[in-house]
Amino acid sequence: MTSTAAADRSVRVDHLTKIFGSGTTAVRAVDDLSFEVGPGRVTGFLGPNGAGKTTTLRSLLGLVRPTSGGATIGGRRYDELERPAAVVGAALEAASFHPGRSARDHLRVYAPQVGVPDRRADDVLELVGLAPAADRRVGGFSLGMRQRLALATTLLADPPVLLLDEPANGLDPEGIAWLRGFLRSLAAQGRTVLVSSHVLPEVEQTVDDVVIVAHGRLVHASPLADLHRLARRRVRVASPDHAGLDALVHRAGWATAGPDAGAPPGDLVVLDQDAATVGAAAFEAGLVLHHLSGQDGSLEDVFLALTRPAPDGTVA
Ligand SMILES: Nc1ncnc2c1ncn2[C@@H]1O[C@H](COP(=O)(O)OP(=O)(O)OP(=O)(O)O)[C@@H](O)[C@H]1O
Repeated sequence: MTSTAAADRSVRVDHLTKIFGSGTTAVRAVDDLSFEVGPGRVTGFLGPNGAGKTTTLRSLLGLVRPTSGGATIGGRRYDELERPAAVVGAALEAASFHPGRSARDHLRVYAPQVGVPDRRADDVLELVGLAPAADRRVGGFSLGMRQRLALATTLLADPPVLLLDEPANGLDPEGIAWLRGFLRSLAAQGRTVLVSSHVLPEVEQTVDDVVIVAHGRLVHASPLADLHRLARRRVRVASPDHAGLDALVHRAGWATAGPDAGAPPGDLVVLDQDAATVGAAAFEAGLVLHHLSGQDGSLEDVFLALTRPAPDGTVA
């Protein structure tokens, strides 16, 4: 990567709002969204389906015109970039390749468009581990190979910023492991890597930071480590004496979550306590328990809690 100042590698979304359509059919895809992503890190851009991730990425790439607010790369709007491909590489959707063309020829078609010599095709094929398949027709490529070729295409002009929409989609565990290492190495070179996903576990071991959106709004932005701190301990407890268990929980002032899906009546999930505390309190109260088990809260639970709509339709 040619050296660029850290400020030229920043990705900034600033009070971005995008409303598609108008009147009763209007969809507020992105709603006053602001966040900033810095270089040298992999950032997960997370949210459930329809949360506004693709619309935000498309706004960064000048493919969607914001209703208000804006999105910049290195402090500039996409349409202000002199050589956009040398600033930002983007893979937005499952790329379509000419099936009869070889991987090398595919890249050689793009090379002049982004102002790089043909030989750069072989460099990027090497980078993504596709050099041995350079002369094979893309039509016979597996999904994982196509994803690698899409990544190779984004890297042709050696951009310091990468925007990748669901790059792990459809990859097998081996492909995901490869992608993880590859994205980490791109960040280690000082690039800014923003990767969207609608499932946190898919990127949990890849990202340094998370930006979480739901219904077009920001619900959380922090280093991944801080998200771990929001994970709440849980104790599943069951008693044949439903009223007695309810009374105990009430007296102790414990927070509870709804029972796990499929749990029998009388099952409760107590939050922020450990099993020993709940068991001791039940013993003192003379309450018979049929089940008692503690679990550390998972990041997936935190993600679901952050993005789940509240009963009034708002998001946590
Ligand atoms: N061109 C469009 N016209 C109308 N509505 C749109 C358009 N593009 C997106 N939307 C709507 O905007 C909302 C956000 O969509 P978007 O694709 O940005 O979400 P997403 O987080 O990327 O979802 P996914 O994970 O499913 O890709 C959705 O309700 C979607 O239907």
